[in-house]
Amino acid sequence: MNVIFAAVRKKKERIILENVLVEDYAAEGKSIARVNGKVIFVEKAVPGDIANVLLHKNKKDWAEGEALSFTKLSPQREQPFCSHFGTCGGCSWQMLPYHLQLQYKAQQVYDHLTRIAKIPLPTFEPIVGADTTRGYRNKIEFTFSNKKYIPKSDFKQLPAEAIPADTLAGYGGFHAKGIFDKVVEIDTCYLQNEPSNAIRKAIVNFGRENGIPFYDARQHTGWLRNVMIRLTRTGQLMVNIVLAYDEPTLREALLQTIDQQFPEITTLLYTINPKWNDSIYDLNVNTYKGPGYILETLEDYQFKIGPKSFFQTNTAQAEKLYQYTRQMAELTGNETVYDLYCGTGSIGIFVSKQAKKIVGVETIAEAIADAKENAALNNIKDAAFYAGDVIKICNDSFFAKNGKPDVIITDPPRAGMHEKLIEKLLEIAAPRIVYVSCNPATQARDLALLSEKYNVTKVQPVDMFPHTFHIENIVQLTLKSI
Ligand SMILES: C[S@@+](CC[C@H](N)C(=O)[O-])C[C@H]1O[C@@H](n2cnc3c(N)ncnc32)[C@H](O)[C@@H]1O
Repeated sequence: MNVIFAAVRKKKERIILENVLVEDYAAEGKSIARVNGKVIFVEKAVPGDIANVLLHKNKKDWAEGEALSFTKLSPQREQPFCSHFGTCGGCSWQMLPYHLQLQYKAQQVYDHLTRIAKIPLPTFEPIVGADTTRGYRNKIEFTFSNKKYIPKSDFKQLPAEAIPADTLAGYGGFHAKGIFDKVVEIDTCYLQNEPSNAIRKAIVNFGRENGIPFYDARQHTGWLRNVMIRLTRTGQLMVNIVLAYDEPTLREALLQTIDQQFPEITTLLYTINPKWNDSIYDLNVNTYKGPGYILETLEDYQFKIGPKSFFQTNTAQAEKLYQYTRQMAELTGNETVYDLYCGTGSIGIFVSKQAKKIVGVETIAEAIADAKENAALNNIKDAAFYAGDVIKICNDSFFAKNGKPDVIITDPPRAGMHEKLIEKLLEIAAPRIVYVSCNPATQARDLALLSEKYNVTKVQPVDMFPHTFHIENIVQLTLKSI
């Protein structure tokens, strides 16, 4: 195709590159284009689009921006199935068919591992996709607000009287991207199965019918704040309604209404959050009905999940992720397995039947309490979980006390492993390391350091989040023979 290379137009300091051909996918949801030899990373575009790109950053050798409009849409695109696509900001890859999402995710893993790690690599296993690409989340959080987000383009088309007056009006949905005090009002969100949308709408209706003030995040006024809904594959349903202050009569009426309308709720909770921020981790969660937790299953393991517990949000894919992780650990039943950055201990628990002993380390004390409880729930005798920073905990006496590791499973946050931990792992020299990562760029950096003593022997990307650009990758490292 003959590309019309960009006339650079300056408009009130805004640089817009016109008719830019988007050539390929880069990483982190950004595609790549070249204009007069300069690399441009473009958001909200896919390979094959010809877009007008507003630049946010303009460096000497590269620039970054977003597609404002399109001269031609890529033949790779398909019609997003959600009516909120583009405004909500949640499922930013819905314009790509799922097989192409998977292809670009696998490509991202390959690019990062080859370009950053620069070490010998085996043939990568084909990416493991999801069987279900809608309704896959077991946890969702909706926000209530007295202000509705209306995209600027819609604003222009609306007569003034159609723009809602905000006093006492209430909406339920998701925060608009980058806007903390307005919500995108959602009709149907496809991320979690019903009755998720129905519960949110019932709370909004209760608020509207009773003239209840919805929360105003700018003024810190209003009553209805958030709702968290957790739905397990076994059908257990937990709902936690978050209110800004306590109004016992009104609260009772709301909880009774929701309980009556949704008898399938197994645990109904409420939390009073008088703080400016939305975090409930330092707040008391009150039980209106049910045991206060739900049980989720992975294979025949059970996990008790409370309102504050961390649990992988895509249960079906978490099961596959853990199965591949266990497969790469190559356990025979005689191994001491360390589960570093263990969260609530779910990987360690999942591999426990094939191991002799499990040792988990995690910085969040509450997660370690959950890990211990879940180990007991699954009758795992030889498991030890420690709360603290991996760098501080994983010293010589710790390994001496808990036993020399045969396999180390590590699942760090996006920043990857701390260099000091990598040094320690090199010193300990376990025969096998299985490295689970949600960020192949930092994983590649860490693999380069580990290559001093390890060969990368397997690479397995897994998709945990359909319709987003996020990707999980599992790498098996085998100690080099001297
Ligand atoms: C990607 S999550 C791992 C989740 C867990 N493996 C699972 O599958 O549920 C990373 C975990 O590392 C923990 N973490 C972050 N920094 C840490 C550190 N310095 N020491 C120990 N744990 C840390 C986080 O709290 C988080 O639970």
